[in-house]
Amino acid sequence: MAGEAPELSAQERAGKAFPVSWDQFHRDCRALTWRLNEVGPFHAVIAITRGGLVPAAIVARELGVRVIDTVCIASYEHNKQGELQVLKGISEAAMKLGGGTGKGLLIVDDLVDTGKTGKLVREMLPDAHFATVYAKPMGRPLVDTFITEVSQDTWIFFPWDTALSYHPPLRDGAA
Ligand SMILES: O=P(O)(O)OC[C@H]1O[C@H](OP(=O)(O)OP(=O)(O)O)[C@H](O)[C@@H]1O
Ligand SMILES: O=c1[nH]c(=O)c2nc[nH]c2[nH]1
Ligand SMILES: [Mg+2]
Repeated sequence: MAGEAPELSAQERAGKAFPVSWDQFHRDCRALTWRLNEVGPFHAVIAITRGGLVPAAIVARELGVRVIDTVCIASYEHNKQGELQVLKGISEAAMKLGGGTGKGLLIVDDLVDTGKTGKLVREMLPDAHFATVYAKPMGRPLVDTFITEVSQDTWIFFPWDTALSYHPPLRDGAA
């Protein structure tokens, strides 16, 4: 509508970009596993989909954990956060392994931003260990183990969301 400022997406509000390659992501997941190896053993890994699926696979492989479950939560549509929707809860079998409270379970996600997603899963499994690869300051207090902190005004670009493309030279105004 004329005169109305367009609503900025979380990515536009973020301003800074932090692109992550597959190689970098794999290294960061391995570094995360080094830390988690000191905390475990874990009965099962719970991946927060979809972003948690890739780090969960790498972490579970490194830790030798073969039981993997998912909790399926959607909140961002591309880069705008809406209401959290739990599309699939934690399975009965995984709940049982964690004694009903998540003890001995490892929750994995790619990142915490505002912390809304992490908070919801923590409520489901209060005694589980929560690990993410990246953390922004608002969500950081919710996470037990992470590898890299980026500022709240940074948008992380994951390799599964991006593709190689032309980038103009700095002197032509590229960031
Ligand atoms: O700390 P928050 O502000 O809640 O944001 C973090 C969550 O947002 C992203 O998931 P998204 O909802 O985009 O779904 P996806 O994992 O399927 O991409 C990301 O993978 C985290 O799960
Ligand atoms: O790809 C993403 N990058 C981010 O920085 C982010 N924050 C919430 N959800 C996100 N998704
Ligand atoms: Mg996610």
